[in-house]
Parts: sequence; C-alpha cells; structure tokens
Amino acid sequence: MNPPPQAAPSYGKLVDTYKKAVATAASVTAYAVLARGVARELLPHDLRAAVTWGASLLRARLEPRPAERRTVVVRRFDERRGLNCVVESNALYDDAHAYLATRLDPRTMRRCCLSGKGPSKVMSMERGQSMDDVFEGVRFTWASVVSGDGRHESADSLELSFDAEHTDLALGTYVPFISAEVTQARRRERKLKIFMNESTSWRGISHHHPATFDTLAMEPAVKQAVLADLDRFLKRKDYYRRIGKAWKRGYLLFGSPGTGKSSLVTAMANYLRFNLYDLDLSEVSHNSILQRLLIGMPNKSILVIEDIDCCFNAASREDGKERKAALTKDGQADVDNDTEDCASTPPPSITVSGLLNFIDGLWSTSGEERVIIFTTNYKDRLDPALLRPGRMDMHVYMGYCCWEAFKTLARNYFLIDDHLLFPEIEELLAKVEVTPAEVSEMLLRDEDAGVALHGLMEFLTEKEQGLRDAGKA
Ligand SMILES: Nc1ncnc2c1ncn2[C@@H]1O[C@H](COP(=O)(O)OP(=O)(O)OP(=O)(O)O)[C@@H](O)[C@H]1O
Repeated sequence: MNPPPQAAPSYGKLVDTYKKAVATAASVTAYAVLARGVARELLPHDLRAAVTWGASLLRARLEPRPAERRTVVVRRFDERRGLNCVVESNALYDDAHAYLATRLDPRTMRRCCLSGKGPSKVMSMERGQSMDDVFEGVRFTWASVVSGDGRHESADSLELSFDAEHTDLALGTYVPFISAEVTQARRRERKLKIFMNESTSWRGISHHHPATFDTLAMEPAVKQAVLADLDRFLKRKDYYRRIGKAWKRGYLLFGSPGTGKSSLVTAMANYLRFNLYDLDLSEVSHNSILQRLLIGMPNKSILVIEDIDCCFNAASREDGKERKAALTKDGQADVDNDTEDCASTPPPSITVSGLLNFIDGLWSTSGEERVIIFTTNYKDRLDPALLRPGRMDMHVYMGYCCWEAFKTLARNYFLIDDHLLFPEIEELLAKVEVTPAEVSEMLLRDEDAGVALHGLMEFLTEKEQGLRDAGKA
C-alpha cells in the first residue's frame, strides 16, 4: 500500500514561521548593540585599546608572514675595475641562459624568444620576462632584467630570487647543478672529429663512429671499471689542481687483434665527447715535429697511439716481419702463434723516453682535460718505461668473447636477449677462444638470427674440434 500523501503546509503556517525568524534576528541584533554600548560605558578606553592591540597581535602571529627574499644578480658581462678595466663575458650567465632554455614552458610565458635553424629550434626567455624553476621542491624565480635604455644587451642580467631560508641550497647546490647540467648538455651536443698527423700538422675529418659502451662487447666488470674511471676523471678538475698534477689520464689497452681496442677508443671518445688525435709515429721525422703536434692539441682531446709496441720496441725494428706472437689470457706472448706484424715504425730519433718525458712535461702543463691512450697486441713487448706505475693510469685487458660479450653482440645485431641456441653457444664460448670481431663477422653473415647463430655454432664447434685434435681440450 502506498503511504497516504502528506498535507502541504498551509500558507498561514509559513507566514508564522517567517515572522518568528524575523523577531529572533531583531532581538539578537538588539542584544549585540546593547552589549557594545554597555562595554563602551563600563570598560575604560585604555582597556579597550589594549584588547584591540592584543587581538591584532594575535592575528599577526597566526597569519603567515611573507618570506624574506634574496636576489642574486648574474650579469651578462663582468667588469673588473683596476689599472686596466677588463670586461669579460660571464660564463655563469651563459650557463643559466642555456639552462633556462631547457626549463622554459611556453604555455606559462606571456612572451618568449624562438630562434634556430631548420628543425632545431631553441626557446629562451625574452628580455624583461621572468619564470620559475623548481629544484629539490624549492621554487626559484629567474628574471631577465634589462638595464639602462634597453638598447645595449651587454648590460643585461639575470636575477635569481628565492626565499632567504634557501640561500645555502641556491648557492651551494642549485647554481653548481646548473653549470654541471649545461656542461653535460654541451658535451653531448659536441660534433666530434678525428685528426690525423700529416707532416707537421693535424688534418681533421668528422667522426661519426657509432661505437658506444652499450654496443661494446666486453667483460661487464671491466666495462664498468673503465666507465667509472672516466666519470671520476671528468669530475676531478679541482682534485687534480689540489694535488698538483696535470688533469690528464692515461690508458693502456691490450689484447689480441679483434678484441675491440679500437672500438673501445671510439666508445671513450663518444662518451667523453672529446676529439680524437690519432698519432702515426712513422710519419713523424723528428722529436721537434712530435712536440709541435702534441702542443697543437687542444683541451678535451684524446691522443691515441695504436700498436705502441711497434713504435718503440727496438726488437720489432730489427726482426720486423718475422716476428710472430699472440697474447694468452694474461697478456703474455705465445711465440708459436701467428699474428699481425707491425706495419711501420718511427725513425730512430723518436724515442719512447722522449715521448713520455714530453707528455709528462710540457704537454701536461700546456693544456688540461686530456686523455692519452696506447694500444698494443703485445703488452709484454712494451718498453718498461711505459709500464712504470703512474705512467698509464689504467691497464685495460680486452679479452676474448665471453658469454656476456656475446649477448651484447646478439643484441646489437638482432635485438634479441634470448634464443634456443644460446645455451649451446654459451657452453662453446667457455671452451674456445674467439674474438668479438670473429663473432661479429659470423653474426653479420645473415639477417635471420637463427641462421646466423647456427653458423656461429658450427664455427665454434669446428674450433673446439681443432683444440681436441691438438690435444688442448
Ligand atoms: N669488443 C667488441 N665489441 C663490439 N664489436 C667488436 C669488439 N671487438 C671487435 N669488434 C668488431 O670487430 C671490428 C674490429 O675490432 P677492433 O678494430 O675494435 O679490434 P682491435 O682489438 O682494435 O683490433 P686490432 O688490434 O687488429 O686493431 C670492429 O669494427 C667491430 O665491428
């Protein structure tokens, strides 16, 4: 059964309720006016003033006060007054300008600048505008300030404002972070070149070799060690200055032909974004020319001398082509095996001690942030002066293709991390010595992963059989 319909309130009742509400409001107002009048009559003026003051004080305490702000001015040009007034561009201004371009959100800016050529466009803050950047949860405000009549951009500056309580964060962390970020970005964007010596000077061509640490097939622990060493080197400008040593680092890469020494050199250049200076000592006729070439190298560069054993081993000059040797796993020579020979050697006037003394002396003091790399297939044939502690900071052994290195190559060539044939290949790689170059060559033979891996397996099985026949397996 439906409930009986409720009777609608009568018009008379509504009018009564309204009248009661109006009467109550009127009495409350009357009481408030009366109480105020009584307070005014009964409370002395001073007491009332004290109450008002106390209330305003309480309000001020409870209300959040605007934080104190600090502003740091970064001028576009620094002017140092003295006997000679020197005006220099301010590197921090350039860094901040470049950094802000990467943080700028055009949707939040009333006006901004757009520049660039082709598809690469760069946005930046328009003069007179400001923007916020949040770092570690703190808001920093940047303003591009136009000085004077606004016609001379040289007088412009950037102003960084922040709450006073974040001063340490701003100057101790945020500003250094900006410089580090910009340095990294500039490094990444640097176009690389490889230079080769031609008589007394360097000739450079673009360097687009794609080898990187990601594509490099080598023992993961060794790869990590090299990467960590490079990172440390890049960060240690102040450290080298403090200990009074030139900011340079030497690497000796050794291993059998085809183990990836040249590939590692390229990966290092790509990682550091340093230009390569490939020095062919057989082209250098005299020590003075060698010195001129080395002094002509700028900062942030890598000097490479390949097959250094050929360059300075007196024995290699004497027996030249007859010499046959290969490396065993620990880098020592196995005189029975066939290997490549040294193609050319420098004239006798160029000596290892001459080169090393020059590198440790004038070369070190005439520039910084430089890397020197020697490669050799035969570490045991090197002049002991080269192996002396402190000469080459890091010795890197490029070994035969291990399982991890193979997986890198499989990923490079076929974008795969697993395959039915992998277990067998892993077993075979543990038994035979093949170079990454040999494995790469097998993988390149077919576009189909299965076919190429099958070919590699046959190749490895043949090698294993060869070892068995020779009684070595
Ligand atoms: N470790 C590796 N990782 C990736 N690819 C490699 C590696 N080693 C060799 N390769 C491949 O083999 C080719 C030759 O290798 P690379 O020239 O780097 O060896 P190398 O040790 O410098 O040899 P050499 O002593 O004969 O100069 C490379 O271009 C690359 O395709």
